[in-house]
Amino acid sequence: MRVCLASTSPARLMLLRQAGIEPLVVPSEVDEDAVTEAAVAERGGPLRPDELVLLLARAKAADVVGGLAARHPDFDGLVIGGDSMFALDGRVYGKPYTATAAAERWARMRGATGVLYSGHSVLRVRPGVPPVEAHAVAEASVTFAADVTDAEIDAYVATGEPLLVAGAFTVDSLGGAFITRVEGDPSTVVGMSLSTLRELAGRLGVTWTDLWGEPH
Ligand SMILES: Nc1nc2c(ncn2[C@@H]2O[C@H](COP(=O)(O)OP(=O)(O)OP(=O)(O)O)[C@@H](O)[C@H]2O)c(=O)[nH]1
Repeated sequence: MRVCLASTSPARLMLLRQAGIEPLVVPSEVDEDAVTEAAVAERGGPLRPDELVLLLARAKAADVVGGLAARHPDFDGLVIGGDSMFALDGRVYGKPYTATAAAERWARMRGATGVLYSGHSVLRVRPGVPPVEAHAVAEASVTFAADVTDAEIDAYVATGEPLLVAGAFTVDSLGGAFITRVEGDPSTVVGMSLSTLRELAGRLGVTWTDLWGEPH
């Protein structure tokens, strides 16, 4: 059983590889801002973080499935899409992208507890058969070390790591020293909940361990 990862995220790829799966990586071409803006316009107001990550995970996976048959007509397996966002004090955040935004985020996160939401969309794709989807949101509460100093924040931001990750922190790299507690599946924070992916694969009739070691 093959697996296609519809993501450019190095962390999502790392998670699957560490979990015994070597996926075919096919980035989606979804305009996340456009998808989000359309959903907000339709709702007439902001979406919750769990709604947003599911909307975007499903959009990315569907986009890749749409183009897969042309490039991989014999693909028979699972396509996995994901999206992650961070909620703190009622506000929803994605990647900071700038050092200023990352530093401002850390000033708010210091000593606080936020929630990292990851959306998952898994589709069972077979040649000549309409795809079948299973999807879910996982969330993990993350508590930040109370004693992170301004100097540590400046040094961390200067590495560039926090600029391109949903919560402006990682739990599995440089940011890990500043995280004192994670409640929930830790892989949810990294980018995809492996336990959620296993459940979704099961709903599609696929045994997770059958995905181990398959060539992509
Ligand atoms: N290594 C690591 N990456 C994290 C962590 N928290 C969030 N991220 C990454 O932050 C990024 C969140 O942005 P997304 O928009 O969900 O995904 P992306 O990286 O843009 O990739 P696409 O799926 O192609 O959209 C993902 O790559 C996550 O893996 C963490 O604790 N560790």
